Amino acid sequence: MNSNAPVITIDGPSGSGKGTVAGLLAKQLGWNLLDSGALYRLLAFSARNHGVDLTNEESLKLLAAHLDVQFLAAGDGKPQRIILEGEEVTESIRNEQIGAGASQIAALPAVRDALLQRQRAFRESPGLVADGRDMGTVVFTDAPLKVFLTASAEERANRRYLQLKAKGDDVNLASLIDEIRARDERDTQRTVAPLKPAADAIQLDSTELSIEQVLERILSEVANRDLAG
Ligand SMILES: Nc1ncnc2c1ncn2[C@@H]1O[C@H](COP(=O)(O)OP(=O)(O)OP(=O)(O)O)[C@@H](O)[C@H]1O
Ligand SMILES: Nc1ccn([C@H]2C[C@H](O)[C@@H](COP(=O)(O)O)O2)c(=O)n1
Repeated sequence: MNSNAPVITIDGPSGSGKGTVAGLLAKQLGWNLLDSGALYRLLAFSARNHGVDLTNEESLKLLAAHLDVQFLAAGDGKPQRIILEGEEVTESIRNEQIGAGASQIAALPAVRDALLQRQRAFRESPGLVADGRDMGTVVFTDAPLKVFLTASAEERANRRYLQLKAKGDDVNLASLIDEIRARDERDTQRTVAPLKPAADAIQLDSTELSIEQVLERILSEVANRDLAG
């Protein structure tokens, strides 16, 4: 690990666009990418496969410590590929059920603790773009640029609706709004590492912004701080 490598953190609620923007930013800068939510999703997915109850903190801690996972660099216009125990799970961990399970286990202190070093190990030269809920407040507190990305719950649910519909999933907008609100409530109200902006984060509301506009705003902050070398 290179603990001097610069980090850009992008935290925010589900559907705010963190993952999309983090991927584009990492690509543009030629930096490494950490999708920390994927780690919580992978753990929820693995727990389900191994018959581990999502309230069993001790077993989840063990499972987290031994997660056999590989993140493979993104191809042209494609997200990075995720391999769990030798099987590609890139798509299988992206549904609301696994997201809700991830949010549930993410409230357990032993789980967060078990995943902490694994996340910090992504900090390698020339730099890291990390997205999640506590990247700026807990995992990379010394990051030179922290972004807190939000959007209204209705807009976020609508984005998710369009995303799932494009995949051919049978979705209902009203249920998605309820699910997004329930996840916001769990992620912001938990005792450990709740979702909140770091004191030194820039706050960006993307409700009325396109992905390109969000990216442009962040890149101008990167330039202001002279982070891209
Ligand atoms: N500014 C934007 N305008 C319109 N659509 C957007 C915008 N940002 C992201 N999207 C779309 O919204 C959907 C959700 O985005 P994304 O997965 O990046 O959100 P997220 O914050 O990473 O969510 P999660 O935390 O649940 O993984 C995607 O289909 C993405 O293309
Ligand atoms: N740094 C993080 C990242 C994710 N989580 C939890 C909370 C989320 O609801 C869930 C899934 O994340 P997503 O893939 O939707 O970004 O994982 C967290 O607590 N801390």
